Amino acid sequence: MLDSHSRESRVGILPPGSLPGADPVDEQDRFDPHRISSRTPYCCSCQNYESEVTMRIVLLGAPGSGKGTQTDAIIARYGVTTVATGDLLRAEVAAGTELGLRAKPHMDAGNLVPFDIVLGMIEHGLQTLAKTNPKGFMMDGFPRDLAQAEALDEILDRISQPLDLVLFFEVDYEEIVKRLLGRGRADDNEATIRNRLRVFEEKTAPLIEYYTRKGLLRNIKGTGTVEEIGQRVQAVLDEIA
Ligand SMILES: Nc1ncnc2c1ncn2[C@@H]1O[C@H](COP(=O)(O)OP(=O)(O)O)[C@@H](O)[C@H]1O
Repeated sequence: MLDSHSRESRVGILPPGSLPGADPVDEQDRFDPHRISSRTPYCCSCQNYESEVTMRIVLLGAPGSGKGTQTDAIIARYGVTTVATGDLLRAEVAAGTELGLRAKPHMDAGNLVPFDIVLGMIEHGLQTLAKTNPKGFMMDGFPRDLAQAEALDEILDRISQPLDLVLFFEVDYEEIVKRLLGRGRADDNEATIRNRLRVFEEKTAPLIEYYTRKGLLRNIKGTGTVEEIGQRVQAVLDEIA
């Protein structure tokens, strides 16, 4: 859909550098309509799209539980746009923006970055997502605590786009530590990993109960091959596609 519009007609959704005092961004970067990324645009002339989108989901799970790995397959099959707060934050850090500088120490320590940073980053994006991609959206890495979950509900209520499902990827912690140590990202050292798991347990795990109470939670067994897990994801998502 977006491809039919000229690049000039698009307005960025809080790209790195969009906050006061941040550096300008390189406009030549590649545009991917299925990712709210460093410079995901939206187009004002898309207002006439059906406001009802097909799929609105959250991927929930500990760091390393495999959520991110499944997003490409989900995008390919269902055409949704993904919003991955970790990727957005890493883009801010890489661009050396003020926001990135604020976020980095929290990320390096494996703690959640402050609420205002994350919320500011996704809020505008979420409000325009339903108009830019009628197929829907998928949140990866957000919400991560109850305050974020309530903020998400509030935003989605406001735009009349309630969540359809929350997929919870179940993987035991020892398996996760093994996976993350093998991944080698800057924040994937053992101390940070252990802290991220503690943060998950303390702050994010209560969302399992939160979404269960709302009748939205679906468990996905997160062990096995990427393809096997993908088939489990697909079996659940085909129900709402
Ligand atoms: N919704 C969020 N709220 C606060 N901090 C976040 C959020 N999403 C990502 N982060 C920060 O980015 C880091 C990396 O997140 P992410 O890319 O989702 O990786 P992982 O799944 O391995 O935790 C987190 O440890 C945290 O510091």
